[in-house]
Amino acid sequence: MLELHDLTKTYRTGDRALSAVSLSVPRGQLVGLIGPSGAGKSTLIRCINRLVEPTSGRVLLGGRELTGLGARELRAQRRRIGMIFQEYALVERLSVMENVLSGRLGYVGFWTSFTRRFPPEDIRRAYRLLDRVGLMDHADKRADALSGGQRQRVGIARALAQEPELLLVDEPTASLDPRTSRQIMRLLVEICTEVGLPAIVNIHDVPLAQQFMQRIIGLRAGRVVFDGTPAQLTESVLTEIYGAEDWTAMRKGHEEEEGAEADALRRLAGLPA
Ligand SMILES: Nc1ncnc2c1ncn2[C@@H]1O[C@H](COP(=O)(O)OP(=O)(O)OP(=O)(O)O)[C@@H](O)[C@H]1O
Repeated sequence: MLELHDLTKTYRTGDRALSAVSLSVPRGQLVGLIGPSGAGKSTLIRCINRLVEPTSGRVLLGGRELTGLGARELRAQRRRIGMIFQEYALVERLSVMENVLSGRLGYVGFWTSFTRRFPPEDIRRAYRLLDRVGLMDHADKRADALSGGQRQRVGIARALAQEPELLLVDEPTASLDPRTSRQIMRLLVEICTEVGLPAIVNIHDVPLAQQFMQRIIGLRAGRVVFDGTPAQLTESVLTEIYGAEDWTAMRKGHEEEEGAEADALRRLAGLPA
């Protein structure tokens, strides 16, 4: 269980990115974080593992407080939180396998990481994960030889290699096409559900969040303005989160995208568009 109590962040520039955010996420729950640009979604995700230092408030994971820990203890506790990034954050010149194993770096000593001699159990786990994300045949390829969707699969396997208690996922599909985005979301949801892993997913695509998330939290100007199920996310709630103008533009963009995808599929099937 993750608990946030009155989490507040004011950047040095004076920008108040989060205002007293309180929420809890139980085991196994998938939470989509939505909201307009600048609402504080990335800041919230990064305050949880203290990549961004909260100004005040508390973060507890499994009853253990992460806020206030010293650097050494924080490093140890960060292993409990896996992170998946929009731009994958892979080491491009390393192999897929080495990238997945790098998820274990928080556990092994300096020499193991320096010589890259990981324990056999770590290697077995990495193979299992590569198989799970559908990349078994690509284990020895360099990361820079993969497509965007495949890279994100490596990102997922690496985060899971950490055996985390929580996943923080920052715009996992922002660099992917709509079809690959859905495949990646489906994979994430399946894996989290299989192992009861809770996840907070910063997701700018509202229909994708509605399709895959169990719970949706809407942020606006650093405050939680919605917390409910995808079905409760009505037009009026979306207008409250995004403002009328932005929400209409977003919906229009999505309809055009869906139309173009349907046209392309029809053309492929030899039907008139
Ligand atoms: N490093 C920083 N220094 C100063 N202000 C920042 C910094 N990072 C973010 N902010 C400000 O904090 C607020 C929240 O930003 P954040 O990136 O968390 O929003 P977001 O909802 O993730 O936006 P987007 O969807 O565009 O990524 C914004 O006003 C932003 O300008």
